[in-house]
Amino acid sequence: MPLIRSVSKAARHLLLKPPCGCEPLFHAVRNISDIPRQVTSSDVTYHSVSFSETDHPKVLITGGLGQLGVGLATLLRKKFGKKNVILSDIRMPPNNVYHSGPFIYADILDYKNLREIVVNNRITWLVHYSALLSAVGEANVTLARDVNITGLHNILDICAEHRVRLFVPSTIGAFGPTSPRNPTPDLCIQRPRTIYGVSKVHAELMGEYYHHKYGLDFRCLRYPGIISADSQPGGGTTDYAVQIFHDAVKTGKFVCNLKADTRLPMMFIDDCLRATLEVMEAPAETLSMRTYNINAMSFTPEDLVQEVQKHLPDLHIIYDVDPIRQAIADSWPMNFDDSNARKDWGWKHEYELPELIQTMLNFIGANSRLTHAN
Ligand SMILES: NC(=O)C1=CN([C@@H]2O[C@H](COP(=O)(O)OP(=O)(O)OC[C@H]3O[C@@H](n4cnc5c(N)ncnc54)[C@H](O)[C@@H]3O)[C@@H](O)[C@H]2O)C=CC1
Ligand SMILES: CC(=O)[C@H](N)C(=O)O
Repeated sequence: MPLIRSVSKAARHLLLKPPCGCEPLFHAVRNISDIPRQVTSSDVTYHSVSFSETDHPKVLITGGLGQLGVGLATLLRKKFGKKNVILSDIRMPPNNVYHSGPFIYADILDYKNLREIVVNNRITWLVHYSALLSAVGEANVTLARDVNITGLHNILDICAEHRVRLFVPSTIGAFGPTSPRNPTPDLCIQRPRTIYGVSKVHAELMGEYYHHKYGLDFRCLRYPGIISADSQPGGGTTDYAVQIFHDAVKTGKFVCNLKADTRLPMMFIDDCLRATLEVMEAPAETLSMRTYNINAMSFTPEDLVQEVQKHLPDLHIIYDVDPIRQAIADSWPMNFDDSNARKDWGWKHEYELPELIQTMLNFIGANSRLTHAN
């Protein structure tokens, strides 16, 4: 009898052991609904943190110097304190970002360095933003595969080992031409035709697998195209919807690389970042799924131009279609069904197209007047 008991204990140990060779996650499995996991008796042996130090999550953002990371750091720092949110990337931070809070070099392909950062800073939440987006991914498939897939594996193992709550964004690009496109529900056929989309479906599935197998607290939102005023997009198919505002204000002319009637789901950055914080804070029992669509609006370049021309009537548009981006856009959802996010954790967007346009033009206009004055 004792022999059988110890064999089955060993088998259970193996079953729950993550592939990184780290300690088994009995605690994580048992405590799956805890939010966020802070101090338990097992921590005390190697962490010895005091409760007052752990009132807030300690957040690491990877790929934080892209279009979304700095804005998210600003939002999280307001809520959790400056020193509790660390931005990281492999690029040189601009002065204002460097002086706005902790920044650290972190290459997600360097497993050991990443693990050291998580341990040394006692990270409890990780927002994994590093990625190559759809258009740049197609231009460099090998690098996209490394960063988006191998890098994700490093992140998953480290988060599972150290019981870190993990957010990985997915995208409308995780769907393909055989998915229902208008609207696209959370659960349907996903056969994307880009390395970006394939890597994001992989991320969704791996995250959910680690959740079920090891108790990893994995949370994922499929973002639409994100529109921001004070940060530049990193090489995606939806980038036109940001660039048009800059060109409209600066030159009065815009060359659009998608056809006039290409409909895609879109969202203003403030809504996107708020959704990210909200899903990270949502009690585990409210999440009936671990990967949710979120949406705000859906428009074509033609719709956007008409709305911008209400403010800048002289705006001149030329359509010069990029066949690679067009093929990608034609395979993506036109409209996103995000009813599960709205039902489960109360997702609600604030910006519709008119407010988005007003906000973008105000910001870019003010910035451009300032530059001229200087
Ligand atoms: N911006 C958008 O419209 C959308 C973004 N998303 C997702 O949100 C996340 C953030 O997006 P963005 O900020 O727009 O991306 P971005 O392309 O602007 O920034 C990505 C960052 O990853 C960094 N990076 C590249 N290789 C790295 C490595 N080896 N180690 C560490 N960092 C590395 C880059 O230096 C860059 O700063 C991405 O995962 C993206 O797929 C999803 C849907 C829409
Ligand atoms: C929608 C996205 O994921 C991104 N903006 C892209 O166009 O690649």
